[in-house]
Amino acid sequence: MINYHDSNLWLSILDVLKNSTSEQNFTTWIKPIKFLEFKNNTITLCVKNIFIKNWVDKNYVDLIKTAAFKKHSISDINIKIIVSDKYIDEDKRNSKIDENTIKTKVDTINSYINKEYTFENFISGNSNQFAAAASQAVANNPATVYNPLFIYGGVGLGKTHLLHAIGNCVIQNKKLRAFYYSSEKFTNELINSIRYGKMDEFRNKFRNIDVLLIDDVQFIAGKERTQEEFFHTFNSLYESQKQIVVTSDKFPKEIPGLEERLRSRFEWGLIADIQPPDNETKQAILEAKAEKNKIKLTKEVTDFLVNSVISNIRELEGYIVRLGAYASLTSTEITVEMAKEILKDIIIEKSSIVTIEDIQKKACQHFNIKISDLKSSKRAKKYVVPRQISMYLCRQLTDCSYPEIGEHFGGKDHSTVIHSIKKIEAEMETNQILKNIIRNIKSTLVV
Ligand SMILES: Nc1ncnc2c1ncn2[C@@H]1O[C@H](COP(=O)(O)OP(=O)(O)OP(=O)(O)O)[C@@H](O)[C@H]1O
Repeated sequence: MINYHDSNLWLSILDVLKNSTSEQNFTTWIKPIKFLEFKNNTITLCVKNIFIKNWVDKNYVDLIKTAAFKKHSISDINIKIIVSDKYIDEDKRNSKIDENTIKTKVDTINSYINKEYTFENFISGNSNQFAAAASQAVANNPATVYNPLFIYGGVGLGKTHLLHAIGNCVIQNKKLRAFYYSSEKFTNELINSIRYGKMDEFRNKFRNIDVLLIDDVQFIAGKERTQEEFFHTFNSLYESQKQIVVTSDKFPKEIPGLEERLRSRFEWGLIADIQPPDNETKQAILEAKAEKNKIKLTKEVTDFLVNSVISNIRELEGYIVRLGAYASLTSTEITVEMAKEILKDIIIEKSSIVTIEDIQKKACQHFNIKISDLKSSKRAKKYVVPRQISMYLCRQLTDCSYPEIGEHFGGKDHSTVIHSIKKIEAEMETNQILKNIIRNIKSTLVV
């Protein structure tokens, strides 16, 4: 039997892991793990925060066990991941050493980063964990793992939160200069710089930072000069190995009016999406927000909110605050009846029955087209695709027959409906964007 009483065991496991994971994943997730002890057949490892713990638990524990088996034939080993003060203390020590050098560096620039948005208070679930993990990876290893990182997803789902979390993390832990900018602010400053002849200043400002965080980049689409300047800023940062993170409400290919050269650059790194939250994630977010705002929500009220058709987390937050304010002003407890009454104009209770009309309405909202166009026989792609998707969803979410569906789409033949549905099914096998679109529309209909 091998006697493992020091970290050699871990080092040998690391050796195996290095060869069985990608370099990026190894550097991001495995290398920073600290070995604590090996006792009673349990290896205890320590990581920096709860987010990393959850990610490592979910994605790497089995791999670590396999590596332990491969290297030392230990098959019944346990892996315990803890968030330990040791890690934090060491981090603090390290940060003290170069505090002075760093202070000047970080404080010299107003980073526009909101301290409230951190990884610690970002609740991650199936819908957002890929984007959250990618953001954490970038924050741990700026400009090494995923550059640029492009995060996209619907309104109010946490993209901005993740941008700030990256900013806070690199400023605190890496002492880098991070800079948060909405693309509107970027555009406005550019216009002012052109008007007042301050372009050199503008360029220097953007090209002397370590991590550039640009929010809602879709707003620069169609703006020629802004895209041009952003393109040069991007290139200059990228070439000097600085990190760029961009968010958008759409996948790069779906942003109308975005120049090809920018689109292709956004696709160089990693593209991560955030989907509307599932019920468990919604519940966890609701509970966390209620606790933060010191608002008491009973299980019934939480269930009611979770089961209403809201996926926008910003709205969800707004409703909690509204309920909290009402309860405190009237000195009453928050009940389901009160929630229904207060939120009656804004909240739609989930109904178990989805109708063809509901699907058509939501699809038209998503694609920004008219119901009459959806039901028409127009052959332009911008109508055909929404029509086919709607038919597909009608078949999936209602009990209607093919002829009934055809009837609701301007009297189409049942063979047209079958053809449309088959087309979507085939396309979904390979087209991730289409899959996301369908998932998004579906989540507004059934939660
Ligand atoms: N997973 C989450 N955990 C905790 N809070 C969240 C989460 N997702 C979103 N939020 C909160 O919801 C609110 C809206 O999020 P955010 O502003 O990041 O959305 P967004 O995707 O950037 O929206 P927009 O497209 O409008 O810019 C914020 O207060 C944010 O803290």
